[in-house]
Amino acid sequence: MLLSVMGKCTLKPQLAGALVAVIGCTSLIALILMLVQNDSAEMPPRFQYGIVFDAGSTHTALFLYKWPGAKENNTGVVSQVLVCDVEGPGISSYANDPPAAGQSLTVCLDDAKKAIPIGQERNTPVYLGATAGMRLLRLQNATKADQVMEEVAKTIKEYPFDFQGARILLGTEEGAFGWITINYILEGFIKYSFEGKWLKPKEGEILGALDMGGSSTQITFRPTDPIKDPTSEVQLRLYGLNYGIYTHSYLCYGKDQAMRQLQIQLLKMNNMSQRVTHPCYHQGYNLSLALGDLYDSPCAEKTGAFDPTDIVTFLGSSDPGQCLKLTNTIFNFSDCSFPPDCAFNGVYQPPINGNFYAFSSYYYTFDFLGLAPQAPLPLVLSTIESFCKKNWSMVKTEYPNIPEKYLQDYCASANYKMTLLQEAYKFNETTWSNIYFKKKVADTNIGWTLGYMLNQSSLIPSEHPLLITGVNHGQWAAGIFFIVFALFLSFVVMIILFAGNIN
Ligand SMILES: Nc1ncnc2c1ncn2[C@@H]1O[C@H](COP(=O)(O)OP(=O)(O)O)[C@@H](O)[C@H]1O
Ligand SMILES: [Ca+2]
Repeated sequence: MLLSVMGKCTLKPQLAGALVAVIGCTSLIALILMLVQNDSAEMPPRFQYGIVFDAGSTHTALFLYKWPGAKENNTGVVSQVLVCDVEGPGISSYANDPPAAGQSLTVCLDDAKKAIPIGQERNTPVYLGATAGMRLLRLQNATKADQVMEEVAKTIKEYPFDFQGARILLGTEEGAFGWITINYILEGFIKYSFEGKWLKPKEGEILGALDMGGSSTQITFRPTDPIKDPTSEVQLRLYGLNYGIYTHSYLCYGKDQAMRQLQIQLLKMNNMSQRVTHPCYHQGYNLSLALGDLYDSPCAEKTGAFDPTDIVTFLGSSDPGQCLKLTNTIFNFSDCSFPPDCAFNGVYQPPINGNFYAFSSYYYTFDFLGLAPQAPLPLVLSTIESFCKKNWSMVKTEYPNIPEKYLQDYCASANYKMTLLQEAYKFNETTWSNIYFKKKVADTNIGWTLGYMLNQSSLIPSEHPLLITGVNHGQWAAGIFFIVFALFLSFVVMIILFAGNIN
């Protein structure tokens, strides 16, 4: 059919030849241009990388993330490549030797460098965020805090990365970025369906975040009621939707500072006696501390003069009932400017709403107790009680591989967390099952770092991604088909003309 049409063609051979040559050349140029353009849109770089240092109060960790280098910077595509735990304590512990804080980061920086393809280092942003340990140091000695931050920045700048700054995060940022991390990983904001459509997840799929470090603890969630205290509200616009979230960070209510508050409370209740019974410590476990160390924190309420070299010894009594009562004493449940919506210490909190992920210290404690992620409240309480009743030698025999520095505190910290969750945040027997104790999701650690990087690198668009920009595969295939067909046609016409000339 095609040949017969061509056979009736009345064009002069020279004109037809020129036309064929033009079509052929244009198609060839178009094909080359398409290949070149497609290459530049999808090939270099295949992945982009980003680094975030979490400079916590007890330790620092480096997180390396990667995502497709093209424009597909939408949900679910940033993944964790590497976690490197920095040797030694948190950077705030280097207040008297700031250069050592910087030095401590080099092993992890070297590891990250090895994990990033050669040539892409300069295109890799690095952020360092310090949290409550540095907030406390800044309260104690702002000059020393500045020196530590300068030294860590200096060390990172010695590497060929794109250093974007080292700073102390606000408590509200720490809470909000943890919340973004969880909901980003779990596709709470937006889902990309198999049919290639962007879907808005159902209302209830947004999770709250409960984070507890060594020095502060954060609660972040989307309340049903309007937020009455603007200081605890964070407004976010993600993928075309607005989110008003409630967040609060309690300084001095991280696990280690809470443990210190319990000790100070006991000492005060015992008139600064040198030997004090500690109901949360196991019988047979004794802990001696110099008063200078015990009170060396802005979280330590000093009630009178003391000799910093004096020693106090806490004697464990394995008494869970008294321990739970003691944990209550470090909270003030009476002051409230927004009655009845307060957690503790006069801090506003709307009623909790939805499911929560509880991570860091929450996870360590509940995982240690061997509780299933959704163990019912009565079982949790009885498990804590029976663990706290054990004496120290039983505990040590039962858990020979757990470092003593953690083992000594599980009873105290479990009771402290129960008081915080039930009395302060108001989780009850029904809502208890809405808490999921987690460390990782989809091979990504839960914490504020991913949310921080997504925000700093503008990886979450504020508007809905209606169109996928660039040439998609369907269009690309159609283009190639058309060009190949045009070339084939030119070739056939040429053969016909050539054959005609011979005849
Ligand atoms: N494996 C573990 N078991 C029990 N406690 C732990 C473990 N690892 C860390 N911790 C403690 O849990 C608390 C929270 O840890 P983390 O979230 O790393 O704190 P931060 O961010 O303040 O450095 C700290 O008191 C830390 O010492
Ligand atoms: Ca932390």
